[in-house]
Amino acid sequence: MAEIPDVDLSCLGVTKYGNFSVEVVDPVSDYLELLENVFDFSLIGSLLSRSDFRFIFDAMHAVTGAYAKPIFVDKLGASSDSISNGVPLEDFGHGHPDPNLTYAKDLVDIMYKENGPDFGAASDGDGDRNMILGRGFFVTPSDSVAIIAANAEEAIPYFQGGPKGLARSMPTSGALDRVAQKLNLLFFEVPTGWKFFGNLMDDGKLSICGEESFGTGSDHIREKDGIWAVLAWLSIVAYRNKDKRPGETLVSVSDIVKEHWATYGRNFFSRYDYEECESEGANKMIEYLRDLVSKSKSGDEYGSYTLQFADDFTYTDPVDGSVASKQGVRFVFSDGSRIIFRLSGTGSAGATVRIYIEQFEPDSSKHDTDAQIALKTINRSRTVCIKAEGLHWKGEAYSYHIELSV
Ligand SMILES: O=P(O)(O)OC[C@H]1O[C@H](O)[C@H](O)[C@@H](O)[C@@H]1O
Repeated sequence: MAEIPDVDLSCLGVTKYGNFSVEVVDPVSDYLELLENVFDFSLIGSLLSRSDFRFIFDAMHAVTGAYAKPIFVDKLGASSDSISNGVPLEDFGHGHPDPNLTYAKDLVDIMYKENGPDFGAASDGDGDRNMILGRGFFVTPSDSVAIIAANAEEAIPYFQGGPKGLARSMPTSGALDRVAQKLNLLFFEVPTGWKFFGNLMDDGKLSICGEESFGTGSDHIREKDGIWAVLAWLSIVAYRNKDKRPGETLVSVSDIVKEHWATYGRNFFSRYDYEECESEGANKMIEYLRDLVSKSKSGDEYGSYTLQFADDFTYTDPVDGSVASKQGVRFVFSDGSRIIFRLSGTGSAGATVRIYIEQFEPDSSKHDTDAQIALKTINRSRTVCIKAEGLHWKGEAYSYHIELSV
């Protein structure tokens, strides 16, 4: 261990201590340079400098605070008051820097006001995840990656000639699958965990990917990247409005999402989390489901749903042939609807059980339905009710909670 004085982190450059040297770098400038090669900054700038477009980015007092002002304000011309919680703080300003409807509630409240901004976004503690909002409108992460992919070629110079391939984690909704199908692109469904995307990117098979857990990214850095996702969305909105003169009504985030649903259909999606469960009960539940899978066959009736197949997801990496098994129990129905059960790999106490419910709806007259209402029927199906026996949370039977939701 070298004995050296404290390094002044505000001074860029190399300082030598005997034969030991410390270099303080500016991470923003390298990153900005990379982004300028990915996006059309003058297109995004033309949107952010419009007086009829209001933008807000909530850095949640986390790491993207250091990037937000140089990128959105200094480079792209957003107004300086468009960055909220932009100073990174050790305790995140007593908040929990998780960009979702629960923890980014201040932003959500602003965006759902009658005269709220046109575009809102937030990023997490280490800047790799993101949430995108329009006025009074939440874009689900599963829809977000699908819409970025569908618009990438025309709105983002990096994807000129089209993305190489698309991928999502297994529980993420099938919205992206439909884009890959329509655009005739390579498509991969991988287990939850970003590392599975990396192999595909290194092998030139994948450009754009995302997860329902608010991670979206591309092979520009082969990681999930919150600021990249916000710029991707701004590019799409800017592209759609590039010919709009002052005074003309702009194409909004919700217009873009609804048009996407009209073209591809809507995948209603919801995730239910059961945290701090006793591991034994959670494991018993998964065992029970595996047993149910082994007895299931195509054509089985689940309420009004017909089973296409049930399995415990196994992934064989097409690059190195490695196999990841037991990645989540899936019940996939003939209309594309799915019920998925898996144990989280990130819970800190006991087991976290996640249940993902998805219902595909091609009929655009039904696309404005509230997701919880649209998912009611599939929630009621036999699969969900069985399941929770033996699952306890802090001593209380979880089956009770699940039965309530059916
Ligand atoms: O659903 P979990 O196992 O808790 O994982 C949620 C997320 O955790 C991490 O952020 C991983 O990088 C993601 O790939 C994953 O989606």
